[in-house]
Amino acid sequence: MSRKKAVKGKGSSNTPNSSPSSDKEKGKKVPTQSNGVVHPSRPSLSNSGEFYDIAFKVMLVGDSGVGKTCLLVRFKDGAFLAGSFISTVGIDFRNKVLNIDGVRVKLQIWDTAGQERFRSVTHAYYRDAHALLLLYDVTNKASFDNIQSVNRFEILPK
Ligand SMILES: Nc1nc2c(ncn2[C@@H]2O[C@H](COP(=O)(O)OP(=O)(O)OP(=O)(O)O)[C@@H](O)[C@H]2O)c(=O)[nH]1
Repeated sequence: MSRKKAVKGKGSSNTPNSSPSSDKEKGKKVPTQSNGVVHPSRPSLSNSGEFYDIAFKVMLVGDSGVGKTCLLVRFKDGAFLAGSFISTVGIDFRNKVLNIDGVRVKLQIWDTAGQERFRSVTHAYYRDAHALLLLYDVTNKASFDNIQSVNRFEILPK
């Protein structure tokens, strides 16, 4: 069975309009704290049909082939994507709702393409993220060294 990463960037898992900004576009009032965390006064419904109380945007960042997609699929679905490696095109995301101490936390996890040619696209998504996971391959020192290219100047507004 082949993996279908080629459709990434076109909302393969959920539609992109489930991004936090889309609620504003629809005119829905979503209270936002000063740190940007979406925290509805009553539960909201995610695209997957699950209610959540609070939402965070998380980015997976790192060189191509370090395992970003595999980590996300493992976390979301509990499966490991073995076999042929098909590089991510652009960017994709998946939602997962966790129950933490009675609070339903929606993690919107963005899987970025590690290839250099997509860098300008993926960097545009960093700014309103609540967390960046910097990934590297423990068998590839260069992938660790390259993490330094994700510096605060790319994340903070200019
Ligand atoms: N041995 C081993 N292989 C892994 C692991 N994680 C991922 N792989 C393999 O590494 C290759 C690349 O994994 P991906 O998750 O597609 O890498 P990626 O970082 O998303 O790559 P891009 O989409 O190009 O940015 C695949 O062939 C995986 O099967 C791991 O923990 N151990």
